[in-house]
Amino acid sequence: MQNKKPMRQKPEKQGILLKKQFGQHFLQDHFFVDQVVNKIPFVAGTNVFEIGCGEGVLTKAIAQQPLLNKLRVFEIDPEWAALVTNDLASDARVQVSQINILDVNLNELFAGEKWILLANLPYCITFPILHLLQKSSAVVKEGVIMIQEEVAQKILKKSGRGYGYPSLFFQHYFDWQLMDKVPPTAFFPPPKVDSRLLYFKTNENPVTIVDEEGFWKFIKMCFLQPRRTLKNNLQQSRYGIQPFTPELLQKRAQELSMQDFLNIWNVLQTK
Ligand SMILES: C[S@@+](CC[C@H](N)C(=O)[O-])C[C@H]1O[C@@H](n2cnc3c(N)ncnc32)[C@H](O)[C@@H]1O
Repeated sequence: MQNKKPMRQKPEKQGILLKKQFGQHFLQDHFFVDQVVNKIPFVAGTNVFEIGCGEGVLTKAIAQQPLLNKLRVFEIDPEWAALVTNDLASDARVQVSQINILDVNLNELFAGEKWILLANLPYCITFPILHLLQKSSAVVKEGVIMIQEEVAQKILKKSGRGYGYPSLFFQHYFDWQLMDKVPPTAFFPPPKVDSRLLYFKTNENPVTIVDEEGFWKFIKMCFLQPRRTLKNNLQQSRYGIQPFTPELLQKRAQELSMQDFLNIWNVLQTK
């Protein structure tokens, strides 16, 4: 008779199965919950939104803040959205919506107000969420997020391995501050990776870039194969290599700063 492998039990909490596709690793360690909630001092009228409440550990800690004005929660999973709605039903300041955050127009929803984001993000959509925040800078001013350690390091890199389009883009539009590194044991179920808390503040006056969209496409092209030279990455592109000096073409994008790229971009505009 064949030896049957024992069936691995699917993780669940409060009778609800945890869904891997939604990055459901719930924060258990209250030390880190406090780090998130206490980083930005609440003042009278503070509005907070959370992306993904899960079972509501962070949500409840935020709702305990006496100076909280409003708390908006966006949770894609109907089971957790219903549970937290029910748990916090008596608190009129809290509103939980069952929705995909990527379908929310924060500028419209929060128009005329200032909001803070406090969230343990679903790691699989970290970059789409950061792009959404960048587009929502009129209403989202600062926040604390939990993301994957490797991604946090990528965002903060100034050169070398790991430095690339996300580093340049997200450093241009936000100021970042590293907070605690968080081990897998702080979550249930534990993720396979380390995590990191990051504080961000929207950069109110980023340097103006001519044809911003074109510039970021150009940056992506420069980093197409990050280990190769600019010459290799650009010669087949629509930019070509004509306008650049041989010294510059021998460099890798990972050796260039934001200012270097802006200088190159300005030269390209005059061609
Ligand atoms: C890492 S868990 C954090 C849960 C809880 N805040 C905590 O700290 O324990 C991420 C949460 O985001 C939710 N989520 C995943 N994708 C989402 C999306 N596109 N829009 C809204 N919520 C999402 C998941 O269902 C999950 O509850």
